[in-house]
Formats: sequence, structure tokens, C-alpha cells
Amino acid sequence: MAPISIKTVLISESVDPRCRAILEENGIRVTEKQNMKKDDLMAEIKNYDGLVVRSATKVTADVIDAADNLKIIGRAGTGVDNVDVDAATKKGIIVMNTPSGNTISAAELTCALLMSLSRHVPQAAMSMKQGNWDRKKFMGAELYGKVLGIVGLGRIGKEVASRMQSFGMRTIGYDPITPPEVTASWGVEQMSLEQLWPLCDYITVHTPLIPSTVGLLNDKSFAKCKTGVKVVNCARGGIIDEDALLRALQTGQCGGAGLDVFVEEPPKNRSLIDHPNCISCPHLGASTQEAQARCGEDIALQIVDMVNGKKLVGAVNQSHCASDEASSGVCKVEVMSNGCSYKASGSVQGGVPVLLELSESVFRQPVSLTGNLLFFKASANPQLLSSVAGCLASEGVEIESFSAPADRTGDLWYCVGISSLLRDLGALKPLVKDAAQLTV
Ligand SMILES: NC(=O)C1=CN([C@@H]2O[C@H](COP(=O)(O)OP(=O)(O)OC[C@H]3O[C@@H](n4cnc5c(N)ncnc54)[C@H](O)[C@@H]3O)[C@@H](O)[C@H]2O)C=CC1
Ligand SMILES: O=C(O)C(=O)COP(=O)(O)O
Repeated sequence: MAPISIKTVLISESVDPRCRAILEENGIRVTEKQNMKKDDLMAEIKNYDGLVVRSATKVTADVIDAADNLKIIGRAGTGVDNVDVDAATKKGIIVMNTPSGNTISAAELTCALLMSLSRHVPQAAMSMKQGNWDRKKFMGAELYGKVLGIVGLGRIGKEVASRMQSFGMRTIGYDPITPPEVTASWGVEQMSLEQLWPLCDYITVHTPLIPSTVGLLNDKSFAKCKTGVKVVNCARGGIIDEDALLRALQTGQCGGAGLDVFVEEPPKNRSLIDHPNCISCPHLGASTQEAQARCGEDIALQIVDMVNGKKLVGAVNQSHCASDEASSGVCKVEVMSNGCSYKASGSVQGGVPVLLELSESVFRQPVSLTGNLLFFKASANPQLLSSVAGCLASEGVEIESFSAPADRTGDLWYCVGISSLLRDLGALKPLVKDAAQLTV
């Protein structure tokens, strides 16, 4: 990829000192300014090529508009919902995150809230500090044998599942993308939300906040749950509708809530937080030394790699960056293998080589040519991805991304990013017409 010049970076939140040290070791001037008001950020941002944030800095369209020199917004963490990614993309600014650095910490906090809900630990601790010795009031229930519904079976959902299974919980879940065969291999039975709600003693959500997840748990879904269901939100405020949750806590339909995140942070409306069956934290999921060290270091190294033209890792909008000088050049190649000819056309977007077309299959989204890739040719059918995922899972290989062709008729090429190459492509033979794998 072409090197991108970053000489100055503003860090606008408390990010691990390793971030600053790595950037400075690589000749980048770093300024740290925390708790800036929007106007101050808009005035300050003009001076920088790069911005590093966590979740508190709201990088809105007007902030981006004011950022005359900005080329990179680095999110030392997972969620990029505090960054207007569309506005950044339109201005050719790359947005990148470090999505796995805080997975374990967020999963552990989720488990801590689940355990606290079952045994009222925070309430009992408060009561002790007030001089009480109330053994009756805090009667709890075991997690053992109870059903945990996990909505969103990505990185954190998976880690929560394995930890809570060790407590003897049955884990069920729902995810529109992660195939059931894959989650079955880590002990989570998938089903529709309609089937899931009435079965759960506990529900935890681990999705991004997107239109389809806003108010996933609302008055209607609470009504379908067991009376007294307990819920945890360590993902994003609003996935559990806050007004509906308060109503459910007041009627007892919800027996307890563990919240780490809120629609408004910090929340001005305290009625949920003040409810006796609600335990809450001030967005602490990623607040561990380990997670911060990983995220701070990862984002700095990703920026340095980009500056040095080495690779672009963690970019969430690279394929659409309008200002990428190389994005318009399409390159076509023909490869002969075992007597068959494969025609491919590709390009470079945001410094990353992408595949646009493979032998008549035009991909719906450009396929980033990075990591381990498995290409397979098959005719479209609703079971295709889940059968392939199941076959890969049985070989210990996980799907990390999926690219489908725009057309759905005839035999077409699909591409999946995979955790490691398959030992033997023959395992896929019953499912597909042709297959190839490579590491880029
Ligand atoms: N409290 C905290 O400090 C932290 C919060 N987070 C948040 O946790 C959430 C999960 O993070 P990761 O597991 O890393 O993300 P991920 O991207 O690995 O997993 C999210 C999963 O949600 C699924 N999903 C999308 N729409 C869905 C829907 N309508 N219903 C059910 N599932 C759906 C996706 O298919 C994906 O598998 C994010 O919102 C992230 O911002 C992450 C780290 C720390
Ligand atoms: O990474 C995420 O998505 C988080 O929510 C963590 O946010 P934070 O970096 O602690 O402000």
C-alpha cells in the first residue's frame, strides 16, 4: 500500500501510555487533551493528521468537517458508533478500530454482572457498609442449570458463553450472521428470538448498536420472557430499551438488570440506575489494564504500519474511501491452474488490494485480499453458508468474513476469510463445485 503521511496525532481520551510512546518512537508528534468540549475539539482538530479516541469523544460530522488535515481516526477499542463513519468516508478519512483488544475484559464484566444479579453482591455489599447484617433479604439463586440467552454471538458473545458454561448454564442464542453449526461447536444452540425469549432465565446482549438492534428487548419482547428474567447489557445503551426495562423492573417482569452502558453517557435520567434491582457500572467493560494496554498498543502499531505503507489493519471503511488515489485503477489477470482458466479483476482501495470479480462472479462488496481466504464455487441456496461453516468448524476452522456474489443464478464464486487454512480441501467436495485457498 502507498504510505500515508501522519506527522501529528491528537489523543482525546485516556489511552494507555504505550500508544503515545509507539507513535513518538516512530517520529509522530503526539498531543493529549482530554475532556474537550465540542467547540474546542473542532478548533483543535484542524492541527492534526490523526485522532485517537475511545468511546467518549463524539466525532460528529461537524467535527470531521472542521478537520482540514485529518487522515485517520483511530478507535482504541471496538465500537465506532461515536464516530460518523459515513462523514469520514466522504472526506477520505480512514476509520480504524482494535476490535479484539478488549473482548476478554468485556466478557468478564458481563459474567461479573450475571453473577452479581444471581447473588445480589452489590446490594449486599452496600447493606454491609450501612452497618446491616441482612441474610434473608439477599437470598439468591444458583446459575447452575439455568438458561442463558446470548443475543449476538460474535467475539464477546462467544467468550461469555464458554465462561458461563463452566457454571453449568445452558447457553442458547441468536445471531443472523454467525452460522448455527459454528456456535454449536462452542456449545450455543441457536434459535429464533421468538423461540429464545420464553426459555431464558438470563439474557445478555452483545450486538453492535445498529437499526436492527435498537430496542431488541422492548415491551413486546419482555412480555414474551419468563417472569423475573434477568438481563445484562455490556454492549451499547439502547439495545435494551431503557423505558421498557424500567417498566419491566417495576412490574417484576424483569427480576434484575446489569447495565454497563446507557443511551446517554453519563445518564442524566437516574430512574433506572436508582431501581433497587438494577446494578450498574459507568461503561467499565474495557476498563482493565490488559485491555487498555492491548488497545493502546494495537491502534498505535496499526497507524505506524499505515504510515510506513506496510499494511492496513482494522480499517472499518477502507473500501469506500473517496480520496484514495489508487481506488480507480482496476487490474485484470488470468490465472491457469490444472488446465482451468480463472479471470480476476481487482484494485487497491485504502491501500488494501481487493478482489472485485472472479470468473464472472462480481462480488457484492470488494473482497479485501488479506489473511487466509477460501474461495468456493457453488450454486446459491439458503443452506450453503451454514453447510460450509459446519464443514470448516468440524476441521477446527472459523469463518471470519463472508463475501457473496451480487448475482444469485448459476454456479458462482464465494469467498470466506478463515482463521487458518484447511488441511484438506477435499472435505468441502460434497458441498461445492470448485475450491481454492490462499494466504495473502
Ligand atoms: N462495555 C464495553 O466497554 C464494551 C462494549 N463493547 C460492545 O460490545 C458489542 C459486541 O462486541 P463484539 O462481540 O466485539 O462484536 P462482534 O462484531 O464480534 O459481534 C457482534 C455480533 O452481533 C451480531 N449481530 C448483528 N446484528 C444482530 C442482530 N440483529 N441480532 C443478533 N445479533 C446480531 C453480529 O452478527 C456479530 O456476530 C459491541 O456493541 C461493542 O461495541 C465492546 C467492548 C467493550
Ligand atoms: O470498545 C468498545 O466498544 C467499548 O465500549 C469500550 O469503550 P471505552 O474504550 O472504554 O470507552
